[in-house]
Amino acid sequence: METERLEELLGKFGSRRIAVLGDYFLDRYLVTDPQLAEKSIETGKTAHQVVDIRNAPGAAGTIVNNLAALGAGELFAIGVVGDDGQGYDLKKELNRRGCNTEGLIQSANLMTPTYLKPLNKDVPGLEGEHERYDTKNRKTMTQRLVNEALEVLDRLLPELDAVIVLDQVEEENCGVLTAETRDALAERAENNPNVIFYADSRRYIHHFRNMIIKPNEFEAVGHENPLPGDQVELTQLEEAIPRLRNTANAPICVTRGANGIIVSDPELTSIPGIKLEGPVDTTGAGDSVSAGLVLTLASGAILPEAALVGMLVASITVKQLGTTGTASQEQVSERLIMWKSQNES
Ligand SMILES: Nc1ncnc2c1ncn2[C@@H]1O[C@H](COP(=O)(O)OP(=O)(O)OP(=O)(O)O)[C@@H](O)[C@H]1O
Ligand SMILES: O=C(O)C(=O)C[C@H](O)[C@H](O)CO
Repeated sequence: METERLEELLGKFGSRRIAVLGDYFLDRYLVTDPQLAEKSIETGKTAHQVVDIRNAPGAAGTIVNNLAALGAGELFAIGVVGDDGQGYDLKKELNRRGCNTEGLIQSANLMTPTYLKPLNKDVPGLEGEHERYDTKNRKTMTQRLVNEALEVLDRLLPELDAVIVLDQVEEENCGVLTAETRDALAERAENNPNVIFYADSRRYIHHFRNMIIKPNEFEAVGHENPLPGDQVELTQLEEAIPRLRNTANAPICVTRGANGIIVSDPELTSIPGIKLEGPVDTTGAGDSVSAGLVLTLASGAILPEAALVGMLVASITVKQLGTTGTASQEQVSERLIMWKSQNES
């Protein structure tokens, strides 16, 4: 891609309207100072001392975060959270990023899904994170709440350029993306060909229909529980992608970690990754790809161009250690130059 083409696409980001429908989590980082650690008189265990609290939108919120940093025009959050302090903090953080949260339905019967991440302020990156505490709902999502979320989507659809679906909750039907929601979305996607529909899912990516799907390389070939260092052969992906495309009835984007991304349309195209020096933190890397890719596609790009931008965005965010990072348009432009120099030499 030429710099001028990238600038042309970036120039349209500010007028795009995108809804992110899915599982909104609160990422709550408790920054502890080990020098201040105390011992509990009652239990004898360490009482870690929190010196700072950082709240960030997680899961579907990570996509919003990335879209906002890339300068997307209007953002709409659609999902279901609890009527609690975490829900308040999550909405506050989304609003701070300019995201409309009227479609984030609050229910007193749910807890706001939260990743509570205590960390050691003196150890950067993932290594500094303590054990994590997750708050998740383990009851089936009610159809009433699903319907409310779909009503919000239906009201917004005529004005939208794209809908990004993010299915984070692995417990079946316990998040907003239940089997019924998936069917309803497949129907919306079919009936609204002018709106881009795109889905990513931790566990159920193979169940989405009529919309672009983004499995990673392991999910694409059905390799469950990959070990660090595992890779999938290119030939295996080349065989799997046409099959996936048939089943999904829509284009496929497969993320391959440091090796970049492969897309199915208009023809099978591999976008090499960027070679990066030093440590990376891939938390939320897939969400960065989704934000960059869909915003670029909604700005008039073809899929390989959009995937390249998604890859560039993720290559910036993985270098931000200990946080689910974001990228600005300026950083994306710089990264394109780096990618071109690596691929031309
Ligand atoms: N080591 C790395 N070096 C360069 N880029 C990387 C590296 N790891 C990840 N990326 C970038 O992040 C993107 C997504 O990575 P990966 O395939 O690991 O994510 P995913 O499995 O889709 O996401 P997630 O784990 O967040 O669901 C890659 O396509 C690439 O752009
Ligand atoms: O699931 C994990 O491992 C995460 O850490 C999730 C992140 O906190 C984040 O919410 C993903 O966007």
